[in-house]
Amino acid sequence: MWWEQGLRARVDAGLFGVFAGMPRLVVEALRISWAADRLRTTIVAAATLAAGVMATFGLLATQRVLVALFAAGPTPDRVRAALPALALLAVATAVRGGLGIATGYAMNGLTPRVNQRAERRLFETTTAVRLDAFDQDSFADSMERASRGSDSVIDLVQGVLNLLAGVVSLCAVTVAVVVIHPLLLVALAVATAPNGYAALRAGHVKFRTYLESSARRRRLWVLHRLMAERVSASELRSYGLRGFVLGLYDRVMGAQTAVEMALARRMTTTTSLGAVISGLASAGVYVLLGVLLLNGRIPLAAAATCVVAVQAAQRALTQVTFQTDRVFADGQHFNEYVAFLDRAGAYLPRRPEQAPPRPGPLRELTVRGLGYHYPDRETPAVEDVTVTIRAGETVALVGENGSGKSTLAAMIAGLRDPSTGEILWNGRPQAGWDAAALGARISVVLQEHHKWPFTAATNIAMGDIDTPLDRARIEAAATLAAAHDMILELPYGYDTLLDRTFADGQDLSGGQWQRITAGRGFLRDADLLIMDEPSSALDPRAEDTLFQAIRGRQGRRTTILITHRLANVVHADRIFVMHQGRLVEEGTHRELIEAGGRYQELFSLQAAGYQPPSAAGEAA
Ligand SMILES: Nc1ncnc2c1ncn2[C@@H]1O[C@H](COP(=O)(O)OP(=O)(O)OP(=O)(O)O)[C@@H](O)[C@H]1O
Repeated sequence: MWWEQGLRARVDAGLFGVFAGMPRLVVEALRISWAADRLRTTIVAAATLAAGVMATFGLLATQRVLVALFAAGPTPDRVRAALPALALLAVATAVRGGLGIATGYAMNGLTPRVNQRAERRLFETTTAVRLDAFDQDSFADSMERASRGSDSVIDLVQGVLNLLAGVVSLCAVTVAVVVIHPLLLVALAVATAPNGYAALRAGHVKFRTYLESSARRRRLWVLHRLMAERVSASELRSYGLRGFVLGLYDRVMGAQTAVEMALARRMTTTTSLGAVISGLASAGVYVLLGVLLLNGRIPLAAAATCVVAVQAAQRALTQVTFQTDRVFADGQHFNEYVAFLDRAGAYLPRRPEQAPPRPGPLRELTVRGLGYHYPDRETPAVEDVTVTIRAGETVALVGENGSGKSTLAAMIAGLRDPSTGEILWNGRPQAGWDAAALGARISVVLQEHHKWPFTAATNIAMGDIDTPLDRARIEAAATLAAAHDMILELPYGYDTLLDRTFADGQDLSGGQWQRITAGRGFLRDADLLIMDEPSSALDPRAEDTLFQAIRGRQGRRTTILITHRLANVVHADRIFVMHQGRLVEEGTHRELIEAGGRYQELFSLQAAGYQPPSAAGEAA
């Protein structure tokens, strides 16, 4: 899949291949941190690096203390000689402690800011990408990993700084060890390398497994929700799905557990092997130290310094490897975040170079040779549709399920870009107009409306969210959709929260939700109102009110109505019949009935359902 491009490459990338991409990621993470909070980023960076320098001072001071203490001469003299270095050691330790506190303090403030910035950027993108991005199955998997990656920004920043601090102290101990004997450094490196490599290798394997398990993790998440959320609770019980869903959970979770156990085994083997080799090599270092001491290559007086230096060097090397491993792991997660934003960028609406003009009131809407092809579908959902709709007309789109009505409406609403053909608003292609201004002239009521967990008033106000909330307008719109009285009966009227999962929240019936959604569509008295199945759940009285409101627009504003209740399209100025993505009939109700085609057939079928049984029999 398009979204998966690069995933395989990332799974297959070797350890060093992954490292090659790290500098770019580190710069990007630092940039986010810097933009989130300059002061705290500076404090964290300066304090972490300074702590590394202080650790170095501390080590050098310790060495000097030991050298002074192990020197020849009377004890009081040796202690006196060691005092300046001891003082330096005390200062370095105190300063290091202070820097640690400063880092912690700044980090506490920086972390939530960076997290918020990284996460907001993610949602700025997901709320802007075109709808077809969501048709890519791997979009959701990529998004899940990107979301995890957005939490890694701060860890990556901290890891990189700690790594740099570790490198600073490593340089100091390197000098200290080399001064004692260069061979010791080589031996130390040999002792640390296997452990470090094993840790990196294990981290790499872990991340590969993480990448490969994306779809399974998301499947589990879906099952978690199905088993624990309110929306699915009724059906789960009414169909007796408990055992079925738990069985699915066991299967998916079983597979995931098996993968994780195999991973744990591999990781334990790798790290244990590394630890054993490193342990043996460490023992070798001490043997080498002993040999050097016995051979007189290292003065006896400096023996303790030697042990301290070797241990410090080992600590520094371990810290550097640990931090490298951490940077490596966080970098890979952050890479998912960056990669997602990169790829999602291709789905962002194209910004024209020059600000396009704002459209005037609708005079004429022309659909020319319009087609739409969903990815992975063999046949197009809409094919070669050409119609012209004049301002003030009410037109109806009818046709059997899956005939392409909603897809056509989504293109006219600007929600989907046509695969072929174009849509002209007053003679100019839609893309040639200012998108926001054009959107403000169109109001859409979707077939699959979402139950927004806001108050009833906000649910309707969302139809014109950029305008300050005006209760009178909201009530007028609700009245048009037969929602006003029903809302007044709610415990808090328009201020009732429509989410049962919160205290004082309420839920509505399907038809009540549909009235609220239709009210949202009426709020703006838009030039073009597109209503996709607005009455499928309405009772006859509410349906009548709604269609009176739609008829009230006729001759004044343009309306595109999609419905299967053909009695409601009788008054439409024109009816377009769709079949398998194509426009197959067009005309008024009377013309289409007279033509005796598909519309007439569907209409008669439905009308027969309203006849009393005897009359229906006679008609047959
Ligand atoms: N997101 C999608 N991805 C792939 N195929 C889709 C998608 N949405 C719709 N389709 C397919 O496109 C075709 C047209 O669907 P559309 O929703 O436009 O039909 P419709 O006429 O509105 O149907 P209905 O009367 O059931 O609402 C159908 O075959 C449908 O399966």
